Amino acid sequence: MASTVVAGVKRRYASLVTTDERQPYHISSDLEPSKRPRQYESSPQESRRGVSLPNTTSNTPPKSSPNALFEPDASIVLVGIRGSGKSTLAIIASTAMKRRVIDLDQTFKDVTGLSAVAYKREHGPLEHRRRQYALLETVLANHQRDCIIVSSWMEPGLHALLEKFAASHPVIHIARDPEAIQQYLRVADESKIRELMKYTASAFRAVANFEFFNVSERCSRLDDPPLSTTTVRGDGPASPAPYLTLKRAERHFLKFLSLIMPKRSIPFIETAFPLASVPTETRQFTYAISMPLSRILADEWETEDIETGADAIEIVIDDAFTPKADLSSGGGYLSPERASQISKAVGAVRRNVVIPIIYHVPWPTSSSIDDTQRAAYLEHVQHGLLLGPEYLTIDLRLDDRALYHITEWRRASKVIGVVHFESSSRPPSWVDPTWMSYYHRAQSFSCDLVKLTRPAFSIEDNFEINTLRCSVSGAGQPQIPLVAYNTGAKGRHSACLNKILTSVLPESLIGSNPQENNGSSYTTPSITPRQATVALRSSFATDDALRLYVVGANCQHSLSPAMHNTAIQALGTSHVYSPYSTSSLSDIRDLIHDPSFGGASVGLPFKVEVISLTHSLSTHAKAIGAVNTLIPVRHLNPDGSIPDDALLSNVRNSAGPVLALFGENTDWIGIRACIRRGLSPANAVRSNTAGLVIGAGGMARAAVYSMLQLGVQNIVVYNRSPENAQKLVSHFQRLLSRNDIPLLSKVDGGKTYFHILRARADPWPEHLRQPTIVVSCIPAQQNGNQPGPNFTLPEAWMGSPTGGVVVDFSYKVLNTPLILQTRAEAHRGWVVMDSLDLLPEQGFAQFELFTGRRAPRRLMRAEVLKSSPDEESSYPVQPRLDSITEQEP
Ligand SMILES: O=C1C[C@@](O)(C(=O)O)C[C@@H](O)[C@@H]1O
Repeated sequence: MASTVVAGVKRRYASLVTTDERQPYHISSDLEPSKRPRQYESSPQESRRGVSLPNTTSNTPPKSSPNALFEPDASIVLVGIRGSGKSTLAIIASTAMKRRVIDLDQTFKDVTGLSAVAYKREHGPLEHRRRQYALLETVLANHQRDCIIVSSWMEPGLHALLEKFAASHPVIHIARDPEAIQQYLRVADESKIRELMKYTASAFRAVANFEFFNVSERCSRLDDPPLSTTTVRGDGPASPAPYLTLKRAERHFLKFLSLIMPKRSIPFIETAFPLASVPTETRQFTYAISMPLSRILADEWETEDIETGADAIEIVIDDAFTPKADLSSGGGYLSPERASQISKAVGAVRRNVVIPIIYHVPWPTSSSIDDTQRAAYLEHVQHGLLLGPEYLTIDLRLDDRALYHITEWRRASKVIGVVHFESSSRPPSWVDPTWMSYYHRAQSFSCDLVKLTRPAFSIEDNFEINTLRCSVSGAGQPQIPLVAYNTGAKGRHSACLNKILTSVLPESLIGSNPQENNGSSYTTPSITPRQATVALRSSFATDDALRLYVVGANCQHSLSPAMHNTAIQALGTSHVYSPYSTSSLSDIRDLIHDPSFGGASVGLPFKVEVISLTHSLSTHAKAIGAVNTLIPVRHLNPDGSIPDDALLSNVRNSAGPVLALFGENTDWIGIRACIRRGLSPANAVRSNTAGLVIGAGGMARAAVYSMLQLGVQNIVVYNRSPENAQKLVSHFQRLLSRNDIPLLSKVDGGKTYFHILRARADPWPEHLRQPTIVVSCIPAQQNGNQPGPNFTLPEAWMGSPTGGVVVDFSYKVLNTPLILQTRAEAHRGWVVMDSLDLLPEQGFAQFELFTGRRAPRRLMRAEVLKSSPDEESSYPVQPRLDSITEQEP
C-alpha cells in the first residue's frame, strides 16, 4: 500500500510550480447512468491548501474566496487514520452542537450489508472503490448541513469529492501520536506504523483544510466505548479520573471548532472573560511568550511559566531550514512526521492555555532566500494555516504571489506581516524608507498586523524608532497595528515601550543561553513580561500603585488577598490587595473615593446591598441581581454616561478621582467553570438534564444563571423558605419570558422549566431526570431560612446512574457534610468541587478587570491551595497541587 502514488500528497515545491496532475478517480465500471459518479474536475489553481501555488502573478482574488468563513450549520468532516480518535471527537462535537454523526464505515455496512473488508473480498477492489465513491458522493450531497461525517477512507479517487466539499465545509484531519495508533491497531512493528502514518498523514492533509492533533495523555481513554456508555469514576479533582482526560480532549476540540467556525456556532463554549472579547492587538502593553518548537517537543516547558504575564504564546518553528535527513521520503521540505510534530506542539499548548497562539516561522539567516529555502518556508507556513492558529506570521520579503496566496487562505487566522533583520544583514536604520515600504506592503496584502524588528547597536536606535511610528500614523488607511522594536540587550528600551505583542522570554529562562539559530533568523527575546512591566513603571509610562480590597463581614481569613497579590507580584505590577472587614457597607465609602482605589471583591453579606453604591452594572450582574466585583470608573462621556471602553485595560492602571462605580458579577463565571470541570462527558448537558440549586440568596441566583448559561433547561430549587425560592424562580421566569437575559449561547427551542422543593423529604419530581448538577449555596453558618450547614442530599435525589457534580462553596470549610457525602459517593460517579476550586475561577475575571492583564491561572490556583489552612489531615491539598497542571486551563 505504501508504494501507491497518492494523488494530492505533498510533493517537492519544484514539482508543484507548473501543473498539478491530480486526476479524478476514473470509473471504468458499468454503473447505471443515474448512479454513475459525476467526475469532478479538480483545478490546480484552486487548491485550497496553497500547497500548489497558482501559476500566475495576478492578484485577482479567486472567485469564491476561501477567506469567507463557513456557514454556521455547515457539516464538518473528520478524516484520519483508524485509531486517531475521530469517532470520539465526532460524538463530542455532535453532543455539543446537536448534530448527527455519519460514520462512512458504518454507512457502508448498512447499505451493502458487508464490512469494507468482506465487500472487497467478495466483489474485488475495483467494485469496492466504486461503491465507496458512490456512497461518499451521496453522503456529501445529501448531508451538507448539521452533520459530523467521519471517514478513514483514503483511496486516491475519493479525494476529489472531499476537496470539492472542503471549499465550503471544514474537512479536519485528526492526527495523533504513532504510539497511540500502534496501540489501537495492535501492530507490533513500530517501523510499519510509522511508514503507514507517513503515508496516511500526507493523503489526508491533501484533502483537509484543517488539522487537529488529538493529544494523548496519561490515562487517555479516547478509544474507549462511546461516551454515552462510558462509566466514570468520580475521584474528584484531587486525583484526576480518567474521564478528565476525555474532558480535556472535549474542551480542546470544541475550542478548536470555535476558532474555525463562525462565532457562536459552538454552543456553551463562549468565554465570559472580559479580556477574551477584546482583540489582543487593541490592548496596550501586551506580551507574547516566545517558545521555540524544539523546547516544546523536548517537554521543556511548564504551563504556569508560559501563561504568567502572557497575552499570547508565540510558537517559533525554529528548525525550518535545518537540513533534513528524510527529504527523500517524498515529504518535501517538511516531512509528514515533522508536520505531525508541529501539530502536536500546537495541540499541546492549546490544550493547556486559553490565550491566543501565534504561529511563527522565522526567515532564514540571510535576508534573501533561495528557492529551496522559499519552498521550506512556505511548506511550514502552509502547515501552520492548517492548524487554525489565532495569528500566523508571514514574512513581507516573500514574493507577491506567495504573499497573496497565504493571505488569501488565512480563514480565521489573523496574519502578521513581519520583517526582522539580523545584525549580520546590516539592517537599515529606522529612518530608512525601507521600513515604510514594508508597512505599505502589509497594507496592500491586507495583513492584520505588522511587526518590524532589528537589533539595536546603540541606545539611539531605541529613539529613532519613533520616526517610523510617526510615518505610520500618517500612512493612510487601512491603519494596521504596528509592532516595532529593537531586539538584543541594547534594544530592551524600545521593546519595553512597544505597546503590542512584544516577544518576551518566560521568567524561568532568564539567564539561560540564547537559542541556537538553526539557520533561521530567530533571536531569543531579551526581556521577560515582568521585567517589561517593571521597566514601564520605573519610567513612569504606566501603573500607579492602586489599592484593591476584598470587603465583607468577615474577610480576615479570605484567601483572595494571597491569590491576587501573588498574581500581581508575578506580573511585576505594584498594586496591593488587602482584606477589609466591616459590618456596615457605608464604611467602604472612604475606600472607594480614594483616588488610588483600584477595585474590590465583594463578599457576604453585601453582594446585593452593594448595588446601591454602583452607577452602572454589567448585563450579567443586572440579570443576577448581585455584584461581587466593584470597578472604579475615571472617565465619563460628556453626557455623564460610562464609556464602553472604561473597563478596558488601556485605562485601568492609573490613579485619579473616581467618578463612578461599575458592578460586575464573576461568581457565576466561577460556578460555570466548576460545573464544567466536574461534569463527566457521560453527563454532558442535554435537553433533559436537571440541575438542583440549594438555597435562594444572591449566590443561588448566580448558580441558576450559570446553569442557564450552560443550557440546563430543568432547574429545581430547594430552600427552607419556599417564598424566597419562589421569588428567585419568578425573577428568572420574568427575564426569560421577556427575552431579557444575556445568554452567551443560544438555546434553541426548549422552554426552561423550574420546580421548587420544600423539604428534604420531598420526592424528586417524577417527570424530571435525576439531577446531575447540584450547586449548594448554603453559607457555612446558619443563615435565616436557608437550609442549615449540616445539609446532605437525600438518597431520593441522588439516583443519577452516572453520578454528577456537586459544587459546594461553603467558604473556608472543606469538609461540610455535603462534601463528605459526595466524596463518599465517588465510586458512583459523583465529583465534588469546593471553595478552593471556586475561588480562583471567579477570581480570574476579577483580576482581568482590576489590572487589565490576563490572569496567571495556574499560579492563582496553586496559591489558593497553598494558603488554605490544611485543616483536615484526612484531606491534604498536596495531591491537588500536584495535579494542577493537568487541569483545564
Ligand atoms: O464570595 C466570594 C469570596 C470573597 O468574598 C472572599 O472573601 O475571598 C471574594 C469574592 O470575590 C467572592 O465572590
